[in-house]
Amino acid sequence: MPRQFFVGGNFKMNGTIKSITDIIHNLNQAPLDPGTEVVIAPPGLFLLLVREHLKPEIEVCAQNVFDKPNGAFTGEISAEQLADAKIGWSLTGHSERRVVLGESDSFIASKTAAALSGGLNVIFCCGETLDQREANETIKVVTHQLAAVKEKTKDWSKIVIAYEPVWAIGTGKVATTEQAQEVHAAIRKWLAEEVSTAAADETRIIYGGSVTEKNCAELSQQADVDGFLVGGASLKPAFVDIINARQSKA
Ligand SMILES: O=C[C@H](O)COP(=O)(O)O
Repeated sequence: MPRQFFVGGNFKMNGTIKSITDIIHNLNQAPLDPGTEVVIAPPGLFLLLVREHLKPEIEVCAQNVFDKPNGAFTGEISAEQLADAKIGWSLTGHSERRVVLGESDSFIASKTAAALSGGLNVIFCCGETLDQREANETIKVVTHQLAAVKEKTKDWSKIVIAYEPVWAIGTGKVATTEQAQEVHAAIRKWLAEEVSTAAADETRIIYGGSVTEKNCAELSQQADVDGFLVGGASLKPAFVDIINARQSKA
């Protein structure tokens, strides 16, 4: 069965009540490809606002989740609390949390496992820095990040893998279609060898890093690119064109 195309919008720490309400209005009105699964990740403060006003076909995603169900963990939110609030997804492993917040592979794997057991779906992000790419370590780094999740998670059916080269995030330097396809194919091979052939066939592997309405169509043509995780461009009206990129997929 073909994998359903998937587009996530990660607003990061951007937006106000006014600007996010405008985005919700735009998405509610726009004709969206019904064959594409769409998930929006606003800042935590706005999760309920978005869930309440966004049309139900679009899912809502936390940008972060903690690895415990409840307790004295000031500032954190659990998977159980998110699920209770009808937030069905969380990101884990985003490079901004790895680099800026110092999250380790092991902690990210715990958060991923906790999100899944708390009833969420997960967009798990992985990717290499520019230094690692130049040292030809891309596949080694990415599979190492994936292996940490495998230590704590058996079932990959509720995980979408986002390959996000750190050097392409927010820089305007998008990976070439060949670079993206090469890493996506390597991730699929890793899934086949380390998880199962079903996981390799069924897991969506999406690309993130300076995706825009101009480059999405070409990237979407690649055999192993099953969608996108979009940062900056998800805040703009042209995000709709990225959601609809699959319509131009041959
Ligand atoms: O989560 C999204 C990625 O970090 C990509 O961000 P960007 O589209 O602004 O480069």
